[in-house]
Amino acid sequence: MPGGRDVAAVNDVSFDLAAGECLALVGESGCGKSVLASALLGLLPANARTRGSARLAPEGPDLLTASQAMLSRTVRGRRLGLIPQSPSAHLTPVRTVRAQLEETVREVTGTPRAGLRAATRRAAERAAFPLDHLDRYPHQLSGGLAQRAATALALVGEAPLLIADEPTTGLDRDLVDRTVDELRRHVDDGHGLLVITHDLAAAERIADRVAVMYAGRIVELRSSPDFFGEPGPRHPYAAGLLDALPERAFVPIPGLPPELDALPAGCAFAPRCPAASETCATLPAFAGGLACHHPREAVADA
Ligand SMILES: Nc1ncnc2c1ncn2[C@@H]1O[C@H](COP(=O)(O)OP(=O)(O)OP(=O)(O)O)[C@@H](O)[C@H]1O
Ligand code: NI
Repeated sequence: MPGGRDVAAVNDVSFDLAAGECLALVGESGCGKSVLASALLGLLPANARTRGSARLAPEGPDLLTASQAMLSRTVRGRRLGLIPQSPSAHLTPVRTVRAQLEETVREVTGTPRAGLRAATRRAAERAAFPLDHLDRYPHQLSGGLAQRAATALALVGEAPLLIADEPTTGLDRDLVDRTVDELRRHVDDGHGLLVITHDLAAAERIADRVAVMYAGRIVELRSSPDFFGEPGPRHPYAAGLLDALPERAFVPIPGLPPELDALPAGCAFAPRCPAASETCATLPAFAGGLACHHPREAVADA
């Protein structure tokens, strides 16, 4: 942090993700979602520290301790793809979208020169990138178009695991649905997908499981049908996120998330939580998909 303060942006996070499965990571701005993604990709700033481990396969190398050389040579873009939160910063500025897509298509699929133009068009279409913009440079693209270019590139990469950090920001609802459905097809083809999003409707549409993050911790991890349907979320924060949706109760969670360098002792959500008690001054352990001293009862038990 500027001024030399230490921030624990992500804590005690643990999850697995199978091939052909999509996990959505949701939570308010600043809760640590992108920091988690950057840690997995080895893209944290040089002064950041990590503990723990992350593996793409049980016997695979630990991504958190692997060298940058190894990550850039064998992991990033090959075994672990990224649709970055700010795509314009990740596209190569001096090359057109077509040139970047063609190169990736050629490298990944080995398409011969004669077929490259058509394969590149198909790759663009998958991400709803307009063909008449293929010869533009990244700086000539709107945020939404840069997003779609980055998505096209990531889908071509065919990495077994894809991390998509807010892949639908800046897109209107139709394009959100189209992008989400294309990502879901990618999952159904056998790829793993960690999708980071503010958009709970998109999460419901795409994810098999949902992880809710609050102040750097996963507070609930549940199957999508259980989470969005019955019995619903059990953590009061997760329930609050759903209740805040316009198509649901449309009642915002009162208050604001804490600053990560000034977290309360114990449960970080307690100051905003309707169910909080003295118990919440101690940190609830994450067990059974939940970190809460006062989980909401399942509807059937109520
Ligand atoms: N390079 C950095 N140095 C110091 N602190 C950082 C750095 N990057 C992120 N942070 C802090 O880490 C916390 C988590 O940030 P992160 O970008 O992961 O949030 P997020 O959940 O992805 O939010 P958003 O939904 O807005 O993208 C924030 O409080 C942020 O200030
Ligand atoms: Ni983010």
